[in-house]
Amino acid sequence: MLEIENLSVEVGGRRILKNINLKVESGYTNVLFGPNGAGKSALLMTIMGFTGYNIVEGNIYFKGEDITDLPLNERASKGLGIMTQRPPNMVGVKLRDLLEVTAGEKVNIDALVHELNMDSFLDRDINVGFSGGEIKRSELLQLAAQEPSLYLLDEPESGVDLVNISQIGGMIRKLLHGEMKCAGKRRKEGHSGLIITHTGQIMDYVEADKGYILCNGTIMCSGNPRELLGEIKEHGYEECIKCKVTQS
Ligand SMILES: Nc1ncnc2c1ncn2[C@@H]1O[C@H](COP(=O)(O)OP(=O)(O)OP(=O)(O)O)[C@@H](O)[C@H]1O
Repeated sequence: MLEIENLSVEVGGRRILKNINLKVESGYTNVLFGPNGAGKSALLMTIMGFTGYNIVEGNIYFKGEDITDLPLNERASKGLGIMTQRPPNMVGVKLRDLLEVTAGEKVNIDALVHELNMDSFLDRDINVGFSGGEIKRSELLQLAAQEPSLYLLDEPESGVDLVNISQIGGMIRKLLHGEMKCAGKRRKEGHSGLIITHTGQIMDYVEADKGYILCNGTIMCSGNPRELLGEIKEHGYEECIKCKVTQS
């Protein structure tokens, strides 16, 4: 589904990602761990094709096609979708309007909104006055309307309280594992995901198949996500860096 080969990226003339190799198989969900400033968001933004993330080496393949040079809108139409960490407020743009444009004819918006319990937000300006948890739910709703085949989720549990995390985790599980009841043929098939998480809480809701640890813009190791999280909790990221140095 997604294959990243030897990717190096510069932002503002500074190299922030170095020789990244990463895969997400079709129907699988992988998680990305790493300390603050490691380059996790930059990696997701680069995969999605945001401007300012300059690929200086390497390639990104999606569904077997080289998308390294494609603009964001074309990547989105091919099935890539992102939940960013800090989406902007959109004053004057109602959530309903954006959903209708995003979904087109293929998705029954009202059924979707109802299933995700977002009815009361439809006629509000996007993100304006939304709480942290509401922003996450709104972002997920927008992604659900887009029906991507690969979900790029940047810290879906950050800023979310314990009650909302179960709601948001449940939404993500439904979307990734094809458990949505309403409309959308593609949504029923189950999808792939690449999720950034600091705490690993999302793994209580979504089955994660593989984990990667990113430090200083480099993938340090990959493996069973729960084992990696256990190692991080016990030894911290410093040990990952030492371990990588020892291996090379
Ligand atoms: N537009 C930009 N201009 C300059 N530097 C940037 C820009 N975007 C990101 N960076 C830098 O790239 C590095 C990686 O940032 P990134 O947001 O990807 O980290 P992260 O791993 O997602 O961190 P966190 O866990 O804190 O969200 C940081 O040092 C950041 O300041």
